[in-house]
Amino acid sequence: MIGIIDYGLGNISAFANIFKQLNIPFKQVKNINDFESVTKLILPGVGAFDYAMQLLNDSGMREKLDHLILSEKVPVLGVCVGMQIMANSSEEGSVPGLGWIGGKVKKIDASKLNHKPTIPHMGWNQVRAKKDVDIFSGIDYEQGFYFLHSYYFDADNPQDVLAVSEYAGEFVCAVHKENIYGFQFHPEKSLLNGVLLLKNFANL
Ligand SMILES: NC(=O)CC[C@H](N)C(=O)O
Repeated sequence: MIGIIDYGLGNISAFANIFKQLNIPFKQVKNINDFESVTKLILPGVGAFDYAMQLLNDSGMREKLDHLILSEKVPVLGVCVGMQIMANSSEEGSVPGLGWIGGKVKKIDASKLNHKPTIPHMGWNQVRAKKDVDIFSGIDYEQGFYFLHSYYFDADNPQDVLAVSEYAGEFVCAVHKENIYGFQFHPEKSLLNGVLLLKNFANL
């Protein structure tokens, strides 16, 4: 069963509606007692890095999540700031991240853009896969996904880069390490491509 981590941030209902539409069993996980029968996790997020980390730490689920993901290798899919907090730190804040994938979240260099407003990077953009992975099977890369962010995940290890996109130069828009997936874009707001990506994740 898919567990959507509900720590007070993110488009929970958008994920729930997609899994309902796909007839994929899911539940909202609000505390450590809700993990029963969960076999995969979604870590959603919309907002600032430090606030996301504060909410997750205050939720009391941090230790359980670290164990499930790092020791039991439960597959997890992070979205936007839910992906960014998988890093070690962010230029957006000062609180340490989860450190599940080595890297630092950096601000998009707006000086490389000649249109206004320069950031946030908002709207649909294409993605280029750097690895051949099942989670991307059937994806229309030209169509791409919906983005809304001002920071990106600068992965330490190139092996952990799953996909890139172009905005003020090439940037990492997806990371992957073993059972851990993170996407800068919003699958829950990316129509067919997003539904397919979430279906692929459920079928891993
Ligand atoms: N939509 C979001 O969650 C944005 C994440 C982060 N604050 C950024 O600007 O990149």
